[in-house]
Amino acid sequence: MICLSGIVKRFGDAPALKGVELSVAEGSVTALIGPSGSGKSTLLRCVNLLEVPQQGRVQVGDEAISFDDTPRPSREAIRRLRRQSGMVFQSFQLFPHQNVVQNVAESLVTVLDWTREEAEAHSLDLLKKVGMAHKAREWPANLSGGQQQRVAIARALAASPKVLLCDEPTSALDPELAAEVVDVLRRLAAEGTTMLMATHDLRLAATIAHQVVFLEDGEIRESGSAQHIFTQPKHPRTQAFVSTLRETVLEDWSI
Ligand SMILES: Nc1ncnc2c1ncn2[C@@H]1O[C@H](COP(=O)(O)OP(=O)(O)OP(=O)(O)O)[C@@H](O)[C@H]1O
Repeated sequence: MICLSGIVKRFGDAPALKGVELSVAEGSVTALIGPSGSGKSTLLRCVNLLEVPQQGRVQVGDEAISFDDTPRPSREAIRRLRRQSGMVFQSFQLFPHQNVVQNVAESLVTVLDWTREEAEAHSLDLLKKVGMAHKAREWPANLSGGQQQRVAIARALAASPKVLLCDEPTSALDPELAAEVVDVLRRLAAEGTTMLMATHDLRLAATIAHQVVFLEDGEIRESGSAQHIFTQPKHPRTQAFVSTLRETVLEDWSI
């Protein structure tokens, strides 16, 4: 579960998030959509505190931090909250000098003090989940983009986080490879993985998300089911955004 309230994030004087309120129920998937620069990545990064908001409260699972209070939260509190989520980026960012299973196992060994044997056994299970166990001893450079992203998903899940955060998980991939990743995400969603993802892929949002949130200029304009947002949005800005994309991406739209 994720609960964000009053999230304000500024870069210098420029506001990127202007008091965002958002809840993602346990076991559900929320897709963040919106124009480039609207704040989607920043919002994801505020959930796992890669970016620290100036104001607001972030709750993930049972851990919560308020940034409205003084003194500022301790490093330990930040570390605890950070461990509640795993993150997948647009660029897979696998460690090039480690093979696939080592990539997945790394944080378990170095951060959580698991033995390498235990960590690799657990990592192999996760690689099975994303259909990559057969490449466990392969180097990242020898994998397709879709395969690398599937390994990145396994790595993000290694420490059994409460939520999976995905920042444009398919946008660096051509459609065929993107489809492999979408399949994995769909399976994880069906198993009840709580997910918050930023995406320009409306088809992905429509097929996987229980809730679609339209973010623009650092503010949530509208949220609702995919059906609602894509077929009968109420806010004029959502209507404008969705209609442009429907023409270009969703000609054969049907949900
Ligand atoms: N590290 C940073 N330093 C300064 N400004 C930043 C930084 N990160 C993001 N911004 C600004 O914050 C705003 C929101 O950016 P963000 O990357 O969150 O948007 P986005 O919706 O994810 O865009 P895209 O769809 O293009 O990835 C933009 O104006 C961006 O320029």
